[in-house]
Amino acid sequence: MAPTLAQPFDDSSALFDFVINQGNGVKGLSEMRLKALPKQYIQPLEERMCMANVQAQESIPIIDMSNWHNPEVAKSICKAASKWGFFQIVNHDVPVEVLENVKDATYKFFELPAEVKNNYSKDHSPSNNVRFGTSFTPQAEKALEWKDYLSLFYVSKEETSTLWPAVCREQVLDYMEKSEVVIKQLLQVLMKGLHVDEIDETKQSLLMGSMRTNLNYYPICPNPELTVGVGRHSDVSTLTILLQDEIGGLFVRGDDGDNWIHVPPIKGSLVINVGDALQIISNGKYRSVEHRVVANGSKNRIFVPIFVNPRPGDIIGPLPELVENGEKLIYKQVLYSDYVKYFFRKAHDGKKTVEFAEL
Ligand SMILES: O=C(O)CCC(=O)C(=O)O
Ligand SMILES: [Fe+2]
Repeated sequence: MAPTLAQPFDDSSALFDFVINQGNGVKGLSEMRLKALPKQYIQPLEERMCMANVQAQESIPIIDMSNWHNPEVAKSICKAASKWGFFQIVNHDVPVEVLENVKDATYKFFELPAEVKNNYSKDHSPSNNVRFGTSFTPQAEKALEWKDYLSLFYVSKEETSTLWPAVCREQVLDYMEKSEVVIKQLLQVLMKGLHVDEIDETKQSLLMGSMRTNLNYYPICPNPELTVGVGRHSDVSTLTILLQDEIGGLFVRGDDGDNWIHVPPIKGSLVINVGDALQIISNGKYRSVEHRVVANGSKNRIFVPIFVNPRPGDIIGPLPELVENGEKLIYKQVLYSDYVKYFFRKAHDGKKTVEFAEL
C-alpha cells in the first residue's frame, strides 16, 4: 500500500522499501501523483540536462540499410561509428510489426502488479539472467535515476521458456532473432572498415557472443528538470540496437565539449550505437559516445535496447590485425566479465569505465 503522507519519503529507508523492496519502482511513485520529486532523485546541478547546451542544428546520421553492400553506404556506417558513435538506420530488415509487438509487450510487463514484477527482482528472481529493477545501481548512487527496467540475458530458448515473463517472452525473442540479421550486416561492414575481411568464430564470439535485452520504462515525473532518466554513460556492449517510442528524450554528446544532440524518434527506425567493447577491440577507431536520457513531465516513455556483447569469459583487446599493423595500442587485454563488473559497481560516470582497459 502506498504511503499517504504529504511528503512521504523524507526517510530514505521508507522510499527504498516502497520502490525497491516492494517492487513498485518509480512507476509506483509516478502513480501516486506526488507534488514534488522525492529528494533522493534530485541530481546535482552538473548532472541535469541544461537545454542551453542542446545543439538543435546538429543531428546524428540516418543511414538507409537497403543498400548496405554499397561501398558508399558502408563508408557512411564506418564514418558514423568513428565520428559520432551513434546513427539511426532505416529500411533495415527488422519488420515493423516485430518492433510494435515488443513495444506492446513492454507496456504489458510494466502494467503487471508490483508483486508480480517483484518476482523478478534481485532478491527474488530465480536467475541472475532475469532482473527487474529500478534506477541503475541504487546502492552505489548518490542520486537515483527515474527509470524502471527488466533485463533479460539470453542463454538458450529452453531457459527463456522457463524463466522469462510470459507477457513479453516471445516478443523479445522475436525482436532479438530478427535483429541478428542487421547486427551481422553492421559488424561485417565495421570489420571491413578495419581491413578485417573475415569474421571467424573467435571474432564472432568477441563481437556478438552474448546478448541482453532491456525493457526500460520512464514514467511521468513530477519535476523532470531536477532529475535524469539515465545519467551520462557509455554502454559496455560492442553495439547497442535501440528501439525508442515516439516520445524522444535521448541525448548524445556532440564533438565539442558540453554540447548535446537529441536523437529524434523516427517511426520504424533503430538507433545504433558503438559500445566500449567495440571501442577497445577497434583500438579507438570506433567510439563509444556518452549519452543520457531526460525525464518527462507529461508522458510515459519506453525504450528497448539490445546490448550485443562479447561472451563474459572472452578476453577483449585490440584485434590482432591492428596489433600486426604496428599501430600504437591504446588498450590492454581485459576479461570482459571484469570490465562489466567494474561498470556495474559504480554509479553512471560518463566515459570513465573505459579507463579500466587503458594502457
Ligand atoms: O532509454 C534510452 O533512450 C537509452 C537507455 C540507455 O542508454 C541504456 O539503457 O543504456
Ligand atoms: Fe546506454
